[in-house]
Amino acid sequence: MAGAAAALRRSARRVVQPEAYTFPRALQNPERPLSSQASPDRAGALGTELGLYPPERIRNFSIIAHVDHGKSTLADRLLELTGTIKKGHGQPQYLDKLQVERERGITVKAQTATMFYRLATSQPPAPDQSDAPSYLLNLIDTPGHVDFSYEVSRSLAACQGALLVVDAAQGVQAQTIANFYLAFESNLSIIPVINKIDQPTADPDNVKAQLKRLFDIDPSEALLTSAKTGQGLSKVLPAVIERIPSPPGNRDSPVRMLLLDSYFDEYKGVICHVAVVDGALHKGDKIASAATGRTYEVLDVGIMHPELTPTGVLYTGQVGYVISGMRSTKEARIGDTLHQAKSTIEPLPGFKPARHMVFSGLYPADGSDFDALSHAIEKLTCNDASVSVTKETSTALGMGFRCGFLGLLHMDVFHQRLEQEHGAQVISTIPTVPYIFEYGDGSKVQVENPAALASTPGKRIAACWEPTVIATIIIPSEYVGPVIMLCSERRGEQQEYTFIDAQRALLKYRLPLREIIVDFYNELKSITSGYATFDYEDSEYQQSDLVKMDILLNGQPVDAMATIVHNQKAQRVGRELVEKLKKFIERQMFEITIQAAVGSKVIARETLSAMRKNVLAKCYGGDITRKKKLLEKQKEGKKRMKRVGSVDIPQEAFHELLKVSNSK
Ligand SMILES: Nc1nc2c(ncn2[C@@H]2O[C@H](COP(=O)(O)OP(=O)(O)OP(=O)(O)O)[C@@H](O)[C@H]2O)c(=O)[nH]1
Repeated sequence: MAGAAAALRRSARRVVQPEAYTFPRALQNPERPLSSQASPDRAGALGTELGLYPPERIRNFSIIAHVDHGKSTLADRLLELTGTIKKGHGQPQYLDKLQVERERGITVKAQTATMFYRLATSQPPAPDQSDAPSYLLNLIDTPGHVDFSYEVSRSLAACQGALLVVDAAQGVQAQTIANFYLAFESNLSIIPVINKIDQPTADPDNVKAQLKRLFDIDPSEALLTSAKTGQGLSKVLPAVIERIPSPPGNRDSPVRMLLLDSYFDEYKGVICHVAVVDGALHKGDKIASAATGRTYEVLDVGIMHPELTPTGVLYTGQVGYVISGMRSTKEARIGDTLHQAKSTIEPLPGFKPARHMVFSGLYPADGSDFDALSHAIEKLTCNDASVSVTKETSTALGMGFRCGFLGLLHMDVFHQRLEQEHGAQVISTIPTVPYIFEYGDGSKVQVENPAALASTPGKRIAACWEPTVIATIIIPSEYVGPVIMLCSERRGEQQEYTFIDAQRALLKYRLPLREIIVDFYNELKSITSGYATFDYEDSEYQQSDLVKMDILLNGQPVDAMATIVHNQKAQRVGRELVEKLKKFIERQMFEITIQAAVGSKVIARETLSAMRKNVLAKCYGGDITRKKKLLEKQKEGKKRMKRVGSVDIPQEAFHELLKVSNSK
């Protein structure tokens, strides 16, 4: 606890009245991870210690910020400061556990860690802190990217406060604004933390002025930190204890808890993260789900410290995990209320269900791998309940799945996890958004797969609607012109144009979701030399002039390549799609015509002349093993081809189509 004690000695403030309070004995040795010490006796001892933390001694808080402003690094430092993890544990961003998170340096899944913290009681703090009151702090690290704001709002439901981290050099960015409002609307106490003050370009005073101007935050409330050098960090936890209220709840009521998250563990089964709102939960208790009415026995219960640490009990206001013999995460509905079986309780408010904004077909690269893909998707969705999955069949690609995602990065991350964690090779179709079409007979359908949109004469389309978003863009003022042009090319409608300080402008646009799901962010970054930040929130549907565009190979429509586009853009998108396909489809022994068509009208056409590809052409002489190798390689290559009618389409062609499907 040396780090914490030193930090506390530096702390100048006396916040809480001294009181005889024993620091948990079982938690006194942070050098030994508790999980490695777990035994029934130990769990019992820990459970007894947990009972010493009534809600007044608990603080549940989150760290929210724009991507890369330092949330995960700050979380690491706080875990170290409280002895929850060892200093220099050799693994930066401890709470970013997934391989994709480490590779991409982003947080995808919100994580929780319980910390124990002793607050200085005397001024100046005495070297012996044994009489100091200790606190149980639950830190919930959240993702910063727009696609994962669903995870953010979920995490916030278990918190009473949030650290709003802002980079001292970059200042307030688009996601700072979005995250601030998520926290503000959830009535959380917000502690502004201006981080990265060690940077030469840091300008904390300017950031303070921005916080005042945009959120009416008193500049004196801001903490100045460097998660890198440790400067200012000793003020963070005392501020959490002083400024964030303790969780509400009644220890004497029957147990009631909010299900925050769930995932599947091969050995332990379904693990639910819960926030106990009332009562106490003990190992062996019978609990029921308010959503399904099913009952379960609590097999294991504990805290995340930061690994799963059995305690045998969780009390009001505490956040931890429960294992209860659920067979699938489908039984563990996020936002559900779990409660004491046979008790009548008022279910907790829960969360808005996740809205799927991007849909795409996922097919095995090799048709015979359908079962393997199905298994991989099932396993992955056990840990990512925000993906929707339904089976679908394509004449071009065979059997596959239509999956709904929260956004494009979410889709990308899902693909990457399928490949990395499950070795699945997939072909994905052009992403699409959920359109609403009305037919001549007045019936309406939501279309998540363009191929499913009937174009038969009996089913005349009378009207269509597309989802829109309100996008917030923050840019240095010299880029305002190009950004306004980009937004109008993407059919945007300006809602707001203001300056947040002398150099930077804030633009708000209503944009069709379709226009931003592919490549908008890259384009925005490239025209602003990487300076733009961007965030969006869902808005309403708007009526639009949309058409279904088919791609035909030798006159045959390829259902997996159908897309829905705005009528005015059909020509341009069609042209780009056929040009791209021409580049990626290899010449075959016969001529291939590639066409884009809207209804029966062909709007773009390319022809690929016939040629025979002889892989042995360069293989002079009679080396039979070399010949065999080349033929094997060709066979391997063929596996990666999809045969549509008589045309072989390489996997890459499908991937490339994603990039042009939303061209300007
Ligand atoms: N100079 C400096 N760099 C920092 C500081 N805090 C974090 N960083 C660096 O900033 C980068 C981003 O930090 P992260 O902690 O991953 O940021 P994040 O906000 O968690 O990002 P996401 O998880 O993607 O939302 C990393 O390279 C950190 O090493 C700081 O105080 N000073």
